[in-house]
Amino acid sequence: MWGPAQSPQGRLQPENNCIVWRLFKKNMLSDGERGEWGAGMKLGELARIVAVPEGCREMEITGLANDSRKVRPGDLFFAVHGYKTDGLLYLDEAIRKGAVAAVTEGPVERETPIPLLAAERIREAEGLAAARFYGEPSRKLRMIGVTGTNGKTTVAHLIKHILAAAEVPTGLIGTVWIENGAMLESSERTTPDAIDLQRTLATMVANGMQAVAMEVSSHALALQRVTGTEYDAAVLTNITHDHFDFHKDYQSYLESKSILFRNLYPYGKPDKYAVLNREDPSWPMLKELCQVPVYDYGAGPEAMVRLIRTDRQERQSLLTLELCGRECRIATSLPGRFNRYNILAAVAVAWREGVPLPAIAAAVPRFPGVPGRYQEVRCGQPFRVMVDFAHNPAALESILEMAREQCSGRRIIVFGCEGEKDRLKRPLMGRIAVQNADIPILTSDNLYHEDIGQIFEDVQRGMGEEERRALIVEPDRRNAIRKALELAQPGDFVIVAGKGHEQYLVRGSVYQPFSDVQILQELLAEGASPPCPPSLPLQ
Ligand SMILES: CC(=O)N[C@H]1[C@@H](OP(=O)(O)OP(=O)(O)OC[C@H]2O[C@@H](n3ccc(=O)[nH]c3=O)[C@H](O)[C@@H]2O)O[C@H](CO)[C@@H](O)[C@@H]1O[C@H](C)C(=O)N[C@@H](C)C(=O)N[C@H](CCC(=O)O)C(=O)O
Ligand SMILES: Nc1ncnc2c1ncn2[C@@H]1O[C@H](COP(=O)(O)OP(=O)(O)OP(=O)(O)O)[C@@H](O)[C@H]1O
Repeated sequence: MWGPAQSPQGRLQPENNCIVWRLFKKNMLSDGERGEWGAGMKLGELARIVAVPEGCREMEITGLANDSRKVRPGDLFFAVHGYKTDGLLYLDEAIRKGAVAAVTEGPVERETPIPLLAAERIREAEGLAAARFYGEPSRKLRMIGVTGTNGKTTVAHLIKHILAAAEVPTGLIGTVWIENGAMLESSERTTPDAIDLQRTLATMVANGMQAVAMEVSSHALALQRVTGTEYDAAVLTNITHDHFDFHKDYQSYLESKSILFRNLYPYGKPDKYAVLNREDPSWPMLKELCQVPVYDYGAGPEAMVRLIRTDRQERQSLLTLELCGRECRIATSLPGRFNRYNILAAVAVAWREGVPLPAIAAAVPRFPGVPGRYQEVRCGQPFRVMVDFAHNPAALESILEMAREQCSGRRIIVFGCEGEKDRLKRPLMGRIAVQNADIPILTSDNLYHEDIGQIFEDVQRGMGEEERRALIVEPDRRNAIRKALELAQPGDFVIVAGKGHEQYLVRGSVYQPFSDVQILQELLAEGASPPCPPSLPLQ
């Protein structure tokens, strides 16, 4: 059941006013155009982006690299001064591997056998050069960027699913995987760096994709990974506490997110728009800075894309929505209030892209879900078990609220916090877990090089004396999951949070194979839970 979006059922004729369809026809690529970037380019073509000395303009480059370890003969190497190290330290290695020229941040006085090209802002130059090198692929695609603290993956997958069901060839870029129109690729990051991103987009163009739903992380925006990408639509899910190790505070986090909306210029590609969450505190600020039409969603009467009613049925909910005055009903098995907002955002995009409402309503119930997000594990146990990716305060709160909505039994949560990441969110997560779960179990997540004792101390700093006593602390994640299953009784809801789809636990620099889903299946098969009373329905 979990996997890439299902192939569309039946062919839909896009409406005459379907923007995507028009673009599709306009942008049909000839074979000659496909893969034009494979041939390389002359350095002179980058003269507006970096300072190319007169004598080097005819020099051919056949690739781009920002990592010396990945350099291939003929590449232009970007020596980025980073947070951890300086790319200049690897210049010699890049030259040894065949780099024919290198871009540096500002002029560098150094004797080298290859030309050094100075850029004022190297990350910006890398983005623009990558877009140029790969033939400006984002201009040939409907680019839908989704940003926000939580829900990016779900919304991007939903958009991709609905557009694909409407026969719009759509690529996907995000945390879980990349779908480039020919194959699924694993993702290293939520948003690839500029060179990988532009190469991926060019591949999508070559594979006949007409639209792309992509997650745009705040890191990517701050580090200019998407510079050179022209978006048609920018979507915000929400902005809550996370990544304050990198962004320092809410304001600078908001500033980074706002880049996606600020850069949605009302010229260039036609029909640009933004989709905003009207209930998020960022709404007034983002709406103000948007220079393109804004479609906002929410449950209040002012929202343009509005959730009017939710009728909960046994295995699904029936949502009544209103889109700019038109009502429609959509069934979904995605659980929780937060997913209703994710659906609103995705529906707003699909509808704005020209997919008819009946087609949207037909597609959403067939959404296969996203691995590791609110993913149920069913092995015949008499209680519900879910693996979820919640790893920040708002997500933890949302998933526990979802469990309250869905079950009348106890909520048992296994959770942890990553090492070497935002320490400020740890006490918030601890407090949410003890205040919203009946049985909170604190365990380890990826530690990297941080001491688990420090992490546990930070998490418990958010708790009162009594709450601390109610907390079960089990550093071994497998044992913590076992404990949760042993304590669960019929009708309870067990949530294993934080790792989602990930297949490893990081200890130091070592990635140890570990899958919450697999461990739950093993433990449930071993009978780590009490036997199922025959009178109870099996899930
Ligand atoms: C904060 C951040 O995002 N940093 C990324 C950034 O690092 P950086 O530019 O500071 O680079 P650096 O590591 O100091 O190295 C400097 C330069 O030397 C180069 N180098 C380095 C070593 C070498 O042997 N040769 C060499 O050429 C590097 O490639 C780099 O160009 O560029 C590096 C190369 O592309 C990335 O590996 C690195 O991602 C780090 C590992 C990372 O973990 N990023 C996470 C936080 C991230 O981006 N997460 C978001 C999602 C967040 C979320 O929503 O959950 C994402 O989009 O995935
Ligand atoms: N709209 C939402 N509001 C609050 N929490 C949400 C929302 N959507 C999803 N979540 C929670 O956040 C978790 C991650 O969801 P998802 O992967 O869709 O978001 P994301 O923004 O891509 O996260 P990340 O950037 O960490 O990959 C889910 O498992 C769920 O617990």
